[in-house]
Amino acid sequence: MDGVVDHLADERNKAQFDVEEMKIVWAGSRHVFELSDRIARLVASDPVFRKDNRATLSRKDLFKNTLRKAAHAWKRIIELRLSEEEASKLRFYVDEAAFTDLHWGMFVPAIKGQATEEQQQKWLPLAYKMQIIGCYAQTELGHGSNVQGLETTATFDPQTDEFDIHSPTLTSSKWWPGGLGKVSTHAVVYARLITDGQEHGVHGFIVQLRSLDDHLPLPGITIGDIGMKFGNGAYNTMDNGVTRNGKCVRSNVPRQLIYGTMVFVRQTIVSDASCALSRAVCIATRYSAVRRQFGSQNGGVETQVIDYKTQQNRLFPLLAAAYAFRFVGEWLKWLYTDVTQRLQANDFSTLPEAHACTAGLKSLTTTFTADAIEECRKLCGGHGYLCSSGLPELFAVYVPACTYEGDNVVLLLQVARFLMKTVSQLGSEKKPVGTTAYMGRVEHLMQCRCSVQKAEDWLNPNTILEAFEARTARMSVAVAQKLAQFANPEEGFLELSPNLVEASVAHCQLIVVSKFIEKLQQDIPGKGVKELLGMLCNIYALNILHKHLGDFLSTGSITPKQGSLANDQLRSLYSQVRPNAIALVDAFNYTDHYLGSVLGRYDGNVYPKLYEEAWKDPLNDSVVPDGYHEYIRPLLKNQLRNARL
Ligand SMILES: CCCCCCCCCC/C=C\CCCCCCCCCC(=O)SCCNC(=O)CCNC(=O)[C@H](O)C(C)(C)COP(=O)(O)OP(=O)(O)OC[C@H]1O[C@@H](n2cnc3c(N)ncnc32)[C@H](O)[C@@H]1OP(=O)(O)O
Ligand SMILES: Cc1cc2nc3c(=O)[nH]c(=O)nc-3n(C[C@H](O)[C@H](O)[C@H](O)COP(=O)(O)OP(=O)(O)OC[C@H]3O[C@@H](n4cnc5c(N)ncnc54)[C@H](O)[C@@H]3O)c2cc1C
Repeated sequence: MDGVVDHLADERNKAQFDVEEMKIVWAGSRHVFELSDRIARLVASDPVFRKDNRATLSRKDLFKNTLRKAAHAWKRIIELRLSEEEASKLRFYVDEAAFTDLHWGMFVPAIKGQATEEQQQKWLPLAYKMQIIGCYAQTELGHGSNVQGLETTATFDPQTDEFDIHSPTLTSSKWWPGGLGKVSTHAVVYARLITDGQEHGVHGFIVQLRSLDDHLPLPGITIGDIGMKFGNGAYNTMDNGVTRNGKCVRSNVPRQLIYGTMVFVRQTIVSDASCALSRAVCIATRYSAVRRQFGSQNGGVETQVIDYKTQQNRLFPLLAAAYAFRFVGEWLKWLYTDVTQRLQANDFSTLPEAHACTAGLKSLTTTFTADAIEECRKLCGGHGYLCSSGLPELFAVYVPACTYEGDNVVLLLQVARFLMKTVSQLGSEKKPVGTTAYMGRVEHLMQCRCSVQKAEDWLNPNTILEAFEARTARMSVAVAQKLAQFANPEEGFLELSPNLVEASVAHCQLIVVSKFIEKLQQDIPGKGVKELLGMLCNIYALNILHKHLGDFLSTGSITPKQGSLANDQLRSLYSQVRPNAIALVDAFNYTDHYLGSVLGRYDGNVYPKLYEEAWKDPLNDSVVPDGYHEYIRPLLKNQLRNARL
């Protein structure tokens, strides 16, 4: 900020906590903070990684530019001998969806998780050096959610010792895989295994798609891009493919491990939600402090829009959720590491919980984040609709997260199956553990009464936790009782699916709240840091309570009076967070390059920069627009003639 006026300096001076320490908490450790900071600056200072022109590039130019960036990123990774952690941060700050995401994020993990030792030795060295580029080809035109419904077959031919991979119908064409359309040379293709005329379910097969010499598809393979997607620029940097194909090499692993790649990716998507959410919140918070409307007294300055209680009521719960998702993401990473170690020792016991947690939290955090980005756009008024605000593109890139890697409703129904199984086993030998341990106290939770008598009582974490546990336990038991009335359980499950989804959401919200509370029990250094996090935790929980008041009241977990007191407490928390709002988003430590937003600039110098940006639009290359002589001038002349008549 040397020599630059900081329009947000007054806001920064108001902070009541140590921002530098909060940056460490947000990053996860001092090591990660320093590494991220270094790589973010490296990316921001490299002209190849410029991204402010994405909205105006044609699809072909956009795609070619992405190829250029990916190649340049790889070159820098090799030249600078970056570690895996550094390379992954570099990808994060480059901030452009590309085929490399699927290569590193799904193809490599699928081979690591599902291939035999021999196959790993063959394929991984090639993939690590990017001598082959891979994608994850599961979804077909006709089936995505229903993996067991995939039609592509892999028939073993003992004569040639080969598998014949066949897409017999239009609907069995692989459709959507990222990177497949134009780049990938190889794919992990999911197909129904057939040997000796017998079917053995869906398995993954490594298939070569394109020649490594001239990039042409191999014989028998038809391949291309599926077409433009939502939003200009946005996810259109990615080629999503369609293919119908040929022959391959096999793998043969237990079904649970085939699912392992999805568990891994869903876990990364939860961490990613806190990044996208914090980015939108950073933009909306800084702009809300810069923007003034109404309230001028005696010719004085107008009110900063961030001081309106309605603005705080919409914005601060999103800020709180960004921190909440950060911490639940950290915990989920730990859970995933733990389950992976167990699987390696052939212990499958914690896989159902890991599946339920990754599926449920992927659903909860992505739905919330997509809605929140749109809310942040509205919080920025008209300027939020400009591409230069960074919010339209962020929304367009982010929103498919609600669908890919499992449709969010389909995933909540998986959580519901897990919850119903847990309820059905209550009272048996099998005690609920981990995230369902609270069900072990179901008798107490079914009849306990919330003790809140005044607004401040809602600041007690045990009070919050018990209200959330009672709500979830009561909703789960109620729907389980209804299910028991159906002669056919599967029919009952379909009929009651809306209630089941609501119980799953309640369970997932409870997980997020409880992990935030657990985080606060750790030693957190830095003046005021823990206090501010405590406020955010309370805002996150009480805002959910307010938004889902119907659940809490109808289950009798709290009274209407207690609901109203929670709201009073929320308002008071907003006032306490207000002076810290800018510092809380500064703690994300985002560079202006990464934010990609005129409204979210660190220095708050919004208006001159908005004006400058507007002049950069290609429409402003000429004063008189192309088309004037063909379309405007004749129109005006006609009007002139009409006017004379
Ligand atoms: C430049 C260089 C840079 C270098 C560094 C770069 C680093 C970059 C890193 C990038 C990192 C990450 C980026 C990642 C990119 C993300 C982009 C995302 C792209 C999106 C990809 C996709 O979308 S792939 C396709 C995904 N598809 C789905 O998710 C399909 C959804 N459907 C399902 O998952 C399932 O079919 C189902 C869950 C719906 C189950 O259906 P069903 O009811 O039919 O059940 P089943 O019979 O199948 O299941 C029976 C039992 O199995 C249990 N089950 C189900 N799923 C799982 C699971 N995943 N894990 C464990 N167990 C599972 C189920 O519960 C049943 O159990 P029981 O009840 O006990 O029998
Ligand atoms: C940007 C993007 C990238 C992708 N990348 C890849 C990739 O790299 N590789 C890959 O293999 N795939 C990829 N996909 C595909 C993606 O995984 C699927 O689209 C996703 O799993 C959803 O499946 P679907 O499209 O079949 O939705 P559908 O299942 O057809 O969903 C349609 C509607 O039906 C509802 N529905 C479906 N089943 C049920 C049910 N049992 N109960 C109640 N409601 C139900 C859903 O909630 C939804 O509202 C990608 C998709 C997108 C958008």
